[in-house]
Amino acid sequence: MSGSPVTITITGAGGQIGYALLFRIASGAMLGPDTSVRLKLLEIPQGLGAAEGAALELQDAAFPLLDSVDVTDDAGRAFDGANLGLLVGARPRGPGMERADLLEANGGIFGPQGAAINAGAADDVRIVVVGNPANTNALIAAAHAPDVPRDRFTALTRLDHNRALGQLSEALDAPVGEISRVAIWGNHSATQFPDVSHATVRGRPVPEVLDEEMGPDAARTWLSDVFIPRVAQRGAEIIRVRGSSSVASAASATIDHVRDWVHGTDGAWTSAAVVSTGEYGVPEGLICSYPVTGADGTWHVVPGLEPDAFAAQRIAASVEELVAERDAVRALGLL
Ligand SMILES: NC(=O)C1=CN([C@@H]2O[C@H](COP(=O)(O)OP(=O)(O)OC[C@H]3O[C@@H](n4cnc5c(N)ncnc54)[C@H](O)[C@@H]3O)[C@@H](O)[C@H]2O)C=CC1
Ligand SMILES: O=C([O-])CC(=O)C(=O)O
Repeated sequence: MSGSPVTITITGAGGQIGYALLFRIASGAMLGPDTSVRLKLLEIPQGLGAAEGAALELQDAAFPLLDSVDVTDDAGRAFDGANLGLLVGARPRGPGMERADLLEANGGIFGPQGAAINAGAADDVRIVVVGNPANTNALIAAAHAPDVPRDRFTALTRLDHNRALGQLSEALDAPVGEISRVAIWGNHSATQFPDVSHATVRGRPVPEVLDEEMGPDAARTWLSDVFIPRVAQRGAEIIRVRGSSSVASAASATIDHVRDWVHGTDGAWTSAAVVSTGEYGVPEGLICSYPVTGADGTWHVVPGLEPDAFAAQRIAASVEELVAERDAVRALGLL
């Protein structure tokens, strides 16, 4: 990607995550110190002032890698020539809104944005959807971009992955850098399955170390009653403690996702919601989180795992929710 500047479209750029993202992208934290960036900030009219203010501050920060910043409320203009699209802006659930209302409201955002990507983005465009419900919003955007290869549409579960690493690090008293092969399966929602069955710490299997430290029964209970719900419901915990949803950690995970997609993971596992081609029995076409590696600018689902009965049941439950969301947006005519 180095050479000419990379064009990055950020939707919802005037919002909280946008503000935490822009300065790290412009500093080179996402694409590296040799890649200059051209930022295109998409907002709705009410959000334009915040995005324009951020653009002024970006200028004031004098980042050597920042080629230009363009603020617009026109999706066609925002996605024109985009190499990367970070789709953060979404409609939050308001009082009295049912899930179907939320899906419909977001369909009205991600359908037209998918169409704008189809019409004007660069041939190598890669999209990550952050705005919730992220997996299904990505599905809607992809459905409106028939000329873009499906595997270019992803949704963010890296935050869940990083949260799982953080929890394990604390429990095992080991730095996150010494923990590998953690996986998030399914939906970016409370049904997700944070899976440590293949994880290692300092090269040793995490289940074995937990058994040793806690005893087998306590280790099993800790995984099912503490670790999994804590990771899966961490978003709600942050809202409860902070008074608003995760921002800096979400932006950081978005940076991690794009960096590893573009530059690869050198064989290391991470997690991303990618389009299923039927791996592990997930219906084809769903945007589902899997353990993945990044290589050659592509995500690769880790092959050959054999989920045990507990894992298989947890994965199936989250996939069932994804199927229900897909069916709901299909019934609304959004696919
Ligand atoms: N996948 C993940 O791990 C996470 C996802 N999220 C989700 O990220 C989204 C953004 O979160 P925040 O930045 O905190 O929210 P925010 O409300 O601070 O910002 C959202 C911004 O999007 C803009 N927006 C709304 N509709 C738009 C459209 N059609 N086009 C362009 N911009 C539009 C709004 O004007 C607002 O400025 C939310 O949906 C949140 O639930 C948050 C944390 C983690
Ligand atoms: O629930 C939210 O709005 C934020 C979110 O996705 C998370 O923190 O994982």
